[in-house]
Amino acid sequence: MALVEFRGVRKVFEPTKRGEKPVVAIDGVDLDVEKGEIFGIVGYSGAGKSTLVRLVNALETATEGTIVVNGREITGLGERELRKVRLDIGMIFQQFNLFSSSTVYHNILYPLQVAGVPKAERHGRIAELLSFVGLLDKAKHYPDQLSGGQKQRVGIARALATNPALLLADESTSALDPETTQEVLALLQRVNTELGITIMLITHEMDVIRTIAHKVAVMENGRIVEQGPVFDLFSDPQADATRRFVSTLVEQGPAPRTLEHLRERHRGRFVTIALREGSVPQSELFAELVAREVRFELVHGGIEDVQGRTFGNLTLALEGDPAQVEAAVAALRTKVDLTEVD
Ligand SMILES: Nc1ncnc2c1ncn2[C@@H]1O[C@H](COP(=O)(O)OP(=O)(O)OP(=O)(O)O)[C@@H](O)[C@H]1O
Repeated sequence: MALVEFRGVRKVFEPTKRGEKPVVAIDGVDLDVEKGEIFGIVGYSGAGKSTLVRLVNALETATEGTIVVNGREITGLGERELRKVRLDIGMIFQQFNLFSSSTVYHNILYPLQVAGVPKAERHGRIAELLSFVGLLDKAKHYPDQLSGGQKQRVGIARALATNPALLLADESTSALDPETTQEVLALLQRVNTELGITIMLITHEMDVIRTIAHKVAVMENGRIVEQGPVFDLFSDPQADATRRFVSTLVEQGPAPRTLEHLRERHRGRFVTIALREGSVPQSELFAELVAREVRFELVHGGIEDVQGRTFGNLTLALEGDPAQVEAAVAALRTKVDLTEVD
């Protein structure tokens, strides 16, 4: 059974003032997050990502549908029972949410006290957690004395204090610079592989998904418009929203303005070929061109790595005898996805 399971979940926020309309934040979501995976949820602002995650730890209650977390159906549970469920869930936030008037040590102590961890065990556990996130020497510091990346590492240590089965990360790297983002993502990857903790990660950045997620769900207007293994979504996006997100990292082909500039510099017929891991070797493709004396220039595109697998889109300008160019394009079409660039 999946660690987190949503079936037909809807969340409607009723208006607080007269004249306002209800807001459908989650609109019929089915979702399975399997034990041990890093599951990314991507979407623009207002898509419903935060609400979805808040439903998992029961900070919000579903209007319709069922939610199962770690084998327990949480819809309909009382507050006492929910507290137990929440002990199995850690959470980290964009703005870290540390207690600024407490030291790093006390920030991590707090959840241990709440969970009733015996006093004798607390100190050792804090040292273990700080060592895991590489901040053993910062125990006596206050959050204000730490960098953003260090604060988030404290946030991670605190979230892991009670050995949760699931870690929820809500835009956990959005306030960090690119280098620090990579450090925090590397730490989250260790949380997943070394501690076996399942992670649900919300983001609006596709780069975060590419770097660490195994699976991804794309949200739009409260719905999941597409979900699946990260490589599949990157290499063959189906929904418009997915295509837009993927294109922030990998362009399907040159954008109109880029194309204009390319046309000024290159002559010939433009085609974009989609290269996918396991497809025909590039040399075989280029051999089709050479055999027909078609000259080609690589004018746009690149090769990407997602989950250790490669794919990319390359735009070529082809020149030569029109009949030979036509024959070469026909031959390429039998081997790869090819799009004419107009
Ligand atoms: N407590 C609430 N009361 C009323 N409406 C809410 C509440 N929380 C969220 N919403 C609405 O639900 C919709 C989804 O919001 P949510 O915060 O889940 O989106 P999001 O994808 O996380 O956006 P962001 O990336 O900006 O945080 C939005 O229209 C939002 O205004």
